Amino acid sequence: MPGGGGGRGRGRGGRKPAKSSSSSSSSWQWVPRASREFGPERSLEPQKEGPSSSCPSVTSKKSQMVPPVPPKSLESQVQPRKSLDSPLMMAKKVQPLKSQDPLVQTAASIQRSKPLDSSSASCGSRTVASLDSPAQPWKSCDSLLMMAEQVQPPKSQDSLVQTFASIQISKPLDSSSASCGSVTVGSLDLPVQPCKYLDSPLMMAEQVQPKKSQDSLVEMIASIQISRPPDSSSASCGSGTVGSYLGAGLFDICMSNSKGLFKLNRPLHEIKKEEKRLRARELSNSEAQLQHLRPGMVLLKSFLRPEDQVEIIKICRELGVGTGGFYQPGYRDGGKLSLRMMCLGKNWDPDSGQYGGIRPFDAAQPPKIPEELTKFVKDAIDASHEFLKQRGNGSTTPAIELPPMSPDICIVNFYTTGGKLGLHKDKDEHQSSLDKKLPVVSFSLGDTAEFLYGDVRDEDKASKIKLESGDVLIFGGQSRHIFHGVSSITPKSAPLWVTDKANLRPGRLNLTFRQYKYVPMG
Ligand SMILES: O=C(O)CCC(=O)C(=O)O
Ligand SMILES: [Fe+2]
Repeated sequence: MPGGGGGRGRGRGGRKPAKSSSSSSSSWQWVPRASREFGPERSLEPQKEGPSSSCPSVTSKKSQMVPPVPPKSLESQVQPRKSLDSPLMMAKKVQPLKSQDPLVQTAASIQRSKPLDSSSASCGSRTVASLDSPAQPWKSCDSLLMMAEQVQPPKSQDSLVQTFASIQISKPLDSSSASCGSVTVGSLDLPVQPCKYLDSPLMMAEQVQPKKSQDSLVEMIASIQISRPPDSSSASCGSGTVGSYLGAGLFDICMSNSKGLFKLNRPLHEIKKEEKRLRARELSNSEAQLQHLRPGMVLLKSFLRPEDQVEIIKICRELGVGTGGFYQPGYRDGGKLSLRMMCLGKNWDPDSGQYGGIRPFDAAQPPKIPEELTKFVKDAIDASHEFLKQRGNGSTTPAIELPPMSPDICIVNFYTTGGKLGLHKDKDEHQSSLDKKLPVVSFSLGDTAEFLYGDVRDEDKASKIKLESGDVLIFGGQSRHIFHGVSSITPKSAPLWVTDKANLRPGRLNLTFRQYKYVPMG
């Protein structure tokens, strides 16, 4: 965005593209390890779920080199690649075991025999109409809201808000969780809720008014009042309307424990439709390619494996709800920013267009880039170099076309389905980094984006590409200073492993890694 490591290490081998002898095509086939792991021979047994977390952790295994792909037509080589669970399995998982009718009851009938406990996730038993379901762990009050929404689809938004307001949490805040105080949504005064368990007021607003347009949502966000000021030591719950910041409440990019009821409530024809769509997506994802878009610009299609994507989302989710996590920036260059943002390594301030050690509006220090993420970036750069080497037949030096880069800063954007980002240049990194044209490495996860790029700030003249979940885009060297932006997000285009495994909210997660300052080697 700028007009502009530390952490938890885990072994993960490098990923190299398969060889191709052709040098004439602009696209090039590489075979991800996933093609083996999720190949057609894999059984359709359901995957074992991780712990009850809604963003399950995934055990990363060593990547493997794969044998060279015979150089037929570069475009025609399709490598089978399967999602974590086949659409069929997923569809099976979401099939209701019992008639849905008894579930379509008022949220008022949801009984909670045990108060929320800050450490455990048990909600005790709950009675849903005549069904007595066993105790289910649910971590957040959001689940209650979700249930209210899900079991009462025809209800008006107003009555949903009322339903939510009537849900009482019996246990008061404990000292370790941050309080949001009372929250006023419209004319309703909602009871004090522990931030830890509640989604931010922003998310509450989204959830109780899902049909609102993005613009009116932003207006609504601005109108949400939070009575308690932010506490600098805990995750911020305050309104944070300083400068152009619209909100700094906690923002959870994942849906909390939404599985069960949310899916049970879907009609069969919708499930079948989704299954069809996902089959098509699986097929298209089987085509993993590297594309040379222009000098210094490489697109690595489906570079991030499904389990990589789940892991990245989980990492971003955790960082995003912590100190220095997601917030809603207001404006940039006078244009409204329709996204949530979080910075890693250094804070990039949309108001001043500068990087700094802390975020001006709440003094939060950005978390460092976790090592797992750095590793993915390095793998992507290595794969690009290998690709350029193969493609250039020795005539070009990959490291000159695309200078190597060691990321120490990252901007994480979450776009809701109405999100966009105007054409801009990333030009706020240190001058030495810009002079060396160290690349920007961009990860796309979730819903597909239409990405624009070009030499001038003109949408009509810009080239357009689709960035899908798992794609990595790199622009450095001669392309480092291109104008680029996101014109639209395609709703419901995210693959199943993102929506059902990682529980990412509808929308798109994007990470752009950079190296702030050039450091000469040796
Ligand atoms: O979301 C994207 O693909 C682009 C993001 C971007 O350009 C930025 O954060 O600077
Ligand atoms: Fe950018």
